[in-house]
Amino acid sequence: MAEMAVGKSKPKVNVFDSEEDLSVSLAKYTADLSEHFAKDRGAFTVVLSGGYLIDCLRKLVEPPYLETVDWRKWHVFWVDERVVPKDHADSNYKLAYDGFLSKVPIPSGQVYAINDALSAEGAADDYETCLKHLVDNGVIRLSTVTGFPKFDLQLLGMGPDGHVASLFPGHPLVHENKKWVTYIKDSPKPPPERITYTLPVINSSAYIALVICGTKEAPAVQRALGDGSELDPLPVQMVSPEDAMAWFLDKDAASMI
Ligand SMILES: O=C1O[C@H](COP(=O)(O)O)[C@@H](O)[C@H](O)[C@H]1O
Repeated sequence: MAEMAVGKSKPKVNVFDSEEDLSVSLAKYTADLSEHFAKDRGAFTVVLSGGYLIDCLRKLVEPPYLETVDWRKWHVFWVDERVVPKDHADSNYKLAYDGFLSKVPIPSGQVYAINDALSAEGAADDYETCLKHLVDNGVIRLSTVTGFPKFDLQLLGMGPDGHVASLFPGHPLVHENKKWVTYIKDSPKPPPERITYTLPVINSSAYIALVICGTKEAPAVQRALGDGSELDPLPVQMVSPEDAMAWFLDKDAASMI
């Protein structure tokens, strides 16, 4: 069983020789948290990102976890989504469905995809309204510290520029501190229109796993795990959940630390 943190603790940095080893460890970490929250509160709220993360969840859809995880307790959300149809190659929902959700028995009503019939602004408002309903009915907790929703686990990736979710370095969205979900129409990484959780929502979560593979990401990882003295931190440097943060790095991503 993973150690369950009480209060904010120092981030744990895990470095693996191979992506295969990383995937094995990430599966155990996620399954342990699933067991903890399913017993503790009868629900496990999990936030996915897009990108490479989904591939790193491959061991979670295999035995023993396929049988031992209580998938009926899972509620699945996206930290960001591209404003494209759900069957589009750029859709984070499609990526997660094809690589993860289609392989595990999570009830379909507990998978909260964006409404792909709406504009970016409409989809962000609609997603925030959906989260508010789930707070009202007790599926999602509210942080007593920040008043923002407190997800049990957010599984995040990071781009080579240090972006997390769709919060990009130097973009004003990084400083949004009122909304839960917002939108961007000029994303520097295509596609340009996306919705994203704001930093306060990311940081109000109980646990965050930052999952990063590859040499292109190594400079941003080095900066993020440095002394944090920069005046203009990267979005990844601003990530700090309420209870515990764990880094899952392959040896290429960790090559400069
Ligand atoms: O555009 C996005 O990029 C980040 C990082 O993706 P990766 O392929 O470099 O792992 C991802 O976390 C985010 O969800 C996605 O929309």
